[in-house]
Amino acid sequence: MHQGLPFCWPQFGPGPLQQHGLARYVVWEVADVSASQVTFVLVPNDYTRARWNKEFELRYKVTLGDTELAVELTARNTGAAPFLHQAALHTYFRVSDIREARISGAFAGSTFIDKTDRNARKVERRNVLDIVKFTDAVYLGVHKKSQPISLQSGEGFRRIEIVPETGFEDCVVWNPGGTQPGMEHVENWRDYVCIESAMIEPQELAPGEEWVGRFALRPQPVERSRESP
Ligand SMILES: O=P(O)(O)OC[C@H]1O[C@@H](O)[C@H](O)[C@@H](O)[C@@H]1O
Repeated sequence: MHQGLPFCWPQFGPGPLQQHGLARYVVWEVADVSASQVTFVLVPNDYTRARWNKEFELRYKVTLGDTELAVELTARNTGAAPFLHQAALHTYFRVSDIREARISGAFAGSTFIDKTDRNARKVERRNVLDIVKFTDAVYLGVHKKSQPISLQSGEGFRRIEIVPETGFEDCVVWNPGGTQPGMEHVENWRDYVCIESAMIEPQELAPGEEWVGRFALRPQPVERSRESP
């Protein structure tokens, strides 16, 4: 669960449910498979009902294209009462060394919730973020600007673009930086960064209503600082 794109649903957290909700702790069913696409589905089971007694259907569609991996999460309220939900795909990216990684996007001017500083709301001044310490920042509305976020992670590593499409309006940047309380024992914090496409403001889903979140990951050519001989 600390790799790939784990689900955060119906809660991002912290909150009344466990951190990041329920959907990443249960086994989903495969609903449909083709050569380039797979769809998983999750409906309530004993585990979810014991913790959150709501009726829902989640669908997660992954599409492998020639130049991108596209992911789509759909949440539908199949019950008779409305409920509130949040959603995120807690996407882990491997980097060569977090201290050399650069995250570029339309961050400047965005409000972010600094979870390393008692959830203080701050305004980001930079468009290029570097991670020099424990970072846990929820950038509100950056995906609404429809501009890709780009991760460059050092010599020989591909640059990857996160291309927002719909639903996930916010973006969380997280790395424990070796000093996050409770995570001091995690030694590989230099090897990854999480850039999580998210919908943080709880949204109400009425009976029968659905919410769709979708984005794509596009690897870019390897950028080398020196020409090969
Ligand atoms: O270890 P977990 O539960 O996957 O969470 C890791 C981190 O996930 C991030 O999404 C949160 O913003 C952090 O606060 C949290 O520490």
